Amino acid sequence: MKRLFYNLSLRGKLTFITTLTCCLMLLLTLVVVIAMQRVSLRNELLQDGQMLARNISDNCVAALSHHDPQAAALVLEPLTATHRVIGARLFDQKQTVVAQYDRHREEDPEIDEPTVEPSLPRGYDFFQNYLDILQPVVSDGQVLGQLLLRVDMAQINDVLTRYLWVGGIVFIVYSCLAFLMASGLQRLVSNPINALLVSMQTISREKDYTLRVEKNSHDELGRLFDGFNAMLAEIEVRDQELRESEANLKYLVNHDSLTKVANRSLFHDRLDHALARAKRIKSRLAILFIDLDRFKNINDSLGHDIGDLVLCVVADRLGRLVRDADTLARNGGDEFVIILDQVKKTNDVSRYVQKLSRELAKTIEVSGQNLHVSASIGVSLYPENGEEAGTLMKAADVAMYKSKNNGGDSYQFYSAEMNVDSRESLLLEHQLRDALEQKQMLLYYHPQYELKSGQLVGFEALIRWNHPELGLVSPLDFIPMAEESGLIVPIGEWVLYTACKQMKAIQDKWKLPLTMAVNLSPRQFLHPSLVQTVAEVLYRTKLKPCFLELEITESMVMGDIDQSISKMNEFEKMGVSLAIDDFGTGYSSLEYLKKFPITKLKIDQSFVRELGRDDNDSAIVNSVIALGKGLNLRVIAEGIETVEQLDLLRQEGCDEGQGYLFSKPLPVNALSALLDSVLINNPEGLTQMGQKS
Ligand SMILES: Nc1nc2c(ncn2[C@@H]2O[C@H](COP(=O)(O)O[C@H]3[C@@H](O)[C@H](n4cnc5c(=O)[nH]c(N)nc54)O[C@@H]3COP(=O)(O)O)[C@@H](O)[C@H]2O)c(=O)[nH]1
Repeated sequence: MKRLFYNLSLRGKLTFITTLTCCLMLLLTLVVVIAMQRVSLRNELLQDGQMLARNISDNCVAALSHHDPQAAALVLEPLTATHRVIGARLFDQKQTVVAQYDRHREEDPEIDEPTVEPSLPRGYDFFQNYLDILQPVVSDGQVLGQLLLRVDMAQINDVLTRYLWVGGIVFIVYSCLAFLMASGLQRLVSNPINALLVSMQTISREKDYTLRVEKNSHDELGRLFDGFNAMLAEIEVRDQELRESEANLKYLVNHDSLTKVANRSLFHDRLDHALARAKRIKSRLAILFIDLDRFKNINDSLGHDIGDLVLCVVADRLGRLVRDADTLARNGGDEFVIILDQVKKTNDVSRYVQKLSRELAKTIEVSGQNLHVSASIGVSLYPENGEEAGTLMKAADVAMYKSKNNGGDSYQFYSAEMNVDSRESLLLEHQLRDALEQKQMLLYYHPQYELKSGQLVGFEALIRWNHPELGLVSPLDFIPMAEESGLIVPIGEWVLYTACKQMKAIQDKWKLPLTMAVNLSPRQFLHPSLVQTVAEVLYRTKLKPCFLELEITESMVMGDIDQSISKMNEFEKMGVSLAIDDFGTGYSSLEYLKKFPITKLKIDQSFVRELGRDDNDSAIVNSVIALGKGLNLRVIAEGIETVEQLDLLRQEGCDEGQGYLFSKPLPVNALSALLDSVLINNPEGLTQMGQKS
């Protein structure tokens, strides 16, 4: 029952409680009214009965005084006409019945004579169907006997029964009315609540917080609606803010923050979709890989802010030429990529790329300067150049690099002739651009020894490229590339800075007068700001110039001899020493060698390798050593791998040497062990260092 009640709707509960309350109230009223009516009817009956009993008892005085039963019977006889009185009995003083009247016995003589004692404490008593009244028969103050009058209550009972029936009918009718009214009344409350509920469900289902519930009253429910609407308004605002920040976040995740075009992640997503669609509808698509030419120069010379502005202008120009169905994205740095959907003819792509180039070639005016930008563009086509996104991207990248290698400001369609090897090397070259930024470059240090004493005198810094897929890449594989692309300038600067910093750290810790030799490439040497760069590096690392040695090759300086000599003089003034690397392999002129302010000759390892085995090589080595002595230059031999080579070099008076016989080039973390052992064998290192500086 309890559970049934709790399972009822709110409206059901309210209707039930209201109806029940009304019915109980009515029932109570009916009970009280009927009970009062009963009391009143009984009192009336009692009064009438007592009056009748008094009259009759007065008439019985004579009969009892004379003990005359017949007279007594005559007195009682009129009662037979009174339909209310169903019995009467006259007792004398000895409680003996003198006369009696019993309607029921008269009607049915078989009925047993009732045994009635003339004793009623109150003088009367109500029974279920009758009322007994005991009236003393008194004469001159003397009780002669008693009269018992039995009054029928059937009439009263009938009246009460009628009352009960009427009450019952009233109760039923009233209950129905109460139910109808209560349920109608509850509708006033529950309908708005239901409306609220329906609105809430709709809002929560459709997540549409702009909806509002309609208010129909100004009572508490009205206020509830107001409150609900206010809450919705608040949620709407928050929802809006949330949507905005979600959209913002989505935008940020998918767009390049500088140029506002799609970023790499969105691009790859779009490319996957475009490829899936192209496969489905058997159409073609093109990927354009766009790389700005010499953008680094803009950054380096005009600063990154200008560089950023240029990128924004380029993105804007490209964006204006990209159809809605196509995608333009920034691939990072100065690279942009475009997906051309549903390509019909290759010629269309060519025309489109030419249009892009023309648009990019327009002068860019930034901060009062007119800049000219061009791009190298590589194009790959689906399905001709591949079916997967990765393959097509690589193909477009390779083609772009091909066009860059052709001098830039051009475009190139990918073709199978750009074979795997050149593709790999083109890609490698491409990746080299990011290697510094990605901190993939590191230095190894090759120890250099004084051959006579066997003492460590310095290191040669040798670069390595820790490629994420290829592992350690030899400088032989990327220095030429870096040289060709001009990347050697920033790479060389990094080598210079890292090596000097490392040497300063070594000196600070081990207090040894060691020298750091750093290789310079031709392009690096020719760079106009080289001297300034070296000066800045020394200033920043606090390494004294006398501990830096720059290795240059003969061929480097032979181009513009005067300029080279003037540059070398500047280094000499600065206190930085110069060594001629790979000596003997290039075009050497004694005349010029004399003019060069160099301090050391480095015998190329190709001669050292054959020392003792090839007479020519041995002769060259001996000559170089002799030449060095003649010019008052120190001579160092590289590539010493055997004791025999070492002995021969010592015999000839070669000053220094390096090679696998002593040690392979060491990563920075292996230097400590070597330097610790040097310090143990050479405790005067500190003093020597003081002397050198
Ligand atoms: N411009 C720059 N050029 C650099 C830089 N770092 C290196 N290089 C040049 O790359 C070439 C290859 O260098 P690497 O592979 O590091 O080889 C060096 C030594 O490991 C190797 N070597 C030294 N001793 C031995 C030996 O006993 N056996 C043997 N097989 N190889 C040995 O010789 C290379 C050192 O050459 P060099 O510079 O002529 O002293 C090389 O031409 C480097 O110059 C850089 O930062 N910038």
